[in-house]
Amino acid sequence: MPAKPTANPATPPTALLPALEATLHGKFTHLRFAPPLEAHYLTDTAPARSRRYVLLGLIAAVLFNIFNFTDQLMLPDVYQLAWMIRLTVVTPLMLVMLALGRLGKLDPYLDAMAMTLGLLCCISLVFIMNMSSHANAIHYVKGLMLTFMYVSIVVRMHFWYTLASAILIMAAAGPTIMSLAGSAIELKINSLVELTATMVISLMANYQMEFEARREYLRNLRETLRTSALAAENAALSKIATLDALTGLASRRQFDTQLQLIWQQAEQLNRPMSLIFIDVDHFKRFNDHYGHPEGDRCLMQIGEVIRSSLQRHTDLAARYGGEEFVVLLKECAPEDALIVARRIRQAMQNRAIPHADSPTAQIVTLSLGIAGGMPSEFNTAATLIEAADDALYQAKSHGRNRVVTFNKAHLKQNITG
Ligand SMILES: Nc1nc2c(ncn2[C@@H]2O[C@H](COP(=O)(O)OP(=O)(O)OP(=O)(O)O)[C@@H](O)[C@H]2O)c(=O)[nH]1
Repeated sequence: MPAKPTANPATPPTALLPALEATLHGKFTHLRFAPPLEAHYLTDTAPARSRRYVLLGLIAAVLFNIFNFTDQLMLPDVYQLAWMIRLTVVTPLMLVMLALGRLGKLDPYLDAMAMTLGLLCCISLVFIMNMSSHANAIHYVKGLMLTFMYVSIVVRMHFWYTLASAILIMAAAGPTIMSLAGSAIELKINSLVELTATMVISLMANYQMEFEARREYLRNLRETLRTSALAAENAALSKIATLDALTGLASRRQFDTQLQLIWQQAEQLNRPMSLIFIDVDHFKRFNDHYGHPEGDRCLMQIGEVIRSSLQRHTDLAARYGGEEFVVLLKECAPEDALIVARRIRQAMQNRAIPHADSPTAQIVTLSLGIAGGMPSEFNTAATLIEAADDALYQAKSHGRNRVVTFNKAHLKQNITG
């Protein structure tokens, strides 16, 4: 089963995708990707390879020792030596390496570990053949074939390690086979050809399997990276939809959504809520006097002033449109909203942004209208908005730079400076 690729946070998807596409469309016949992709591949596949190598190593140790039962029958001259090599040298070494592999100590060297285990088995068989002068010794070449098939097709060691193993086994086994005392020359040559053919066939299978596994990995990784890039794009888009680009406050759309939610909660729990509508005084004159870009900078500062005047994390400040802002206060009675509104107006005074053309003051000032209470007092959220807007209108018409709270009677407003 191909390894499950991850979108490694150390390598951002955007950085990896071009190399990945190029590799998929090009060739990787040498079974190696470009460095960052190769590192990703090795890291992603290491845990599964480690588990597989250790499990298959244990099975190999058992299979290797089954031949203890046939050593005595096949090689009566050296069977005790064979037992000693199998039981006191090869098997303990295999178990030690597999234990280290299981503990993760050999993770960077998994293929070197698998290659060493395979070579241990093969070299021990070559040694036993070498020590025997019995005619059956030549049959131990089958042990070499089986071992090589096991590491290349079952364990699926990386191709280059498999190829290196083949060369080393041939270098050790070739001279030994040819020097076996008890076998006819045609048998020796045939055994060498059989061993070579087995290795070539196994290497071909090993190469194809690794090629397919790598291609499958790249395809899966491409899907994973595309999905995470898409998720990042969606997150950025939803940020754009929920935030006002100029001030960084919530957008009008976000305000509308939150208003409905908070209204419903307040209705269900019979809890109060409040709205503060805020409008910049004589902002047209500000723009005309200082220019539109300076007007934008002024709106950004007003956004900061409003944001820094709010103390509860449930308070939501939004840009309602143009030079109009709104604050949505959950679980807040109008008396408490009045405290917040006064704090905003005062913070704006303290910021003292010059407004040379304002008939109200020589600095930028705000008019604020509050409406709040139990939802049952307003019937709908739209009525609550109308009430806050009405209070703001009153603040404007009573001279600006002030806070007005809408009164339920709709006629009696509480007007404060
Ligand atoms: N710089 C800038 N100006 C804006 C923006 N949005 C709205 N405005 C300006 O804000 C001004 C609002 O003007 P009015 O609605 O007449 O209100 P006002 O001049 O503030 O007068 P009062 O509200 O009655 O005190 C207009 O000139 C708009 O062009 C913006 O994003 N940037």
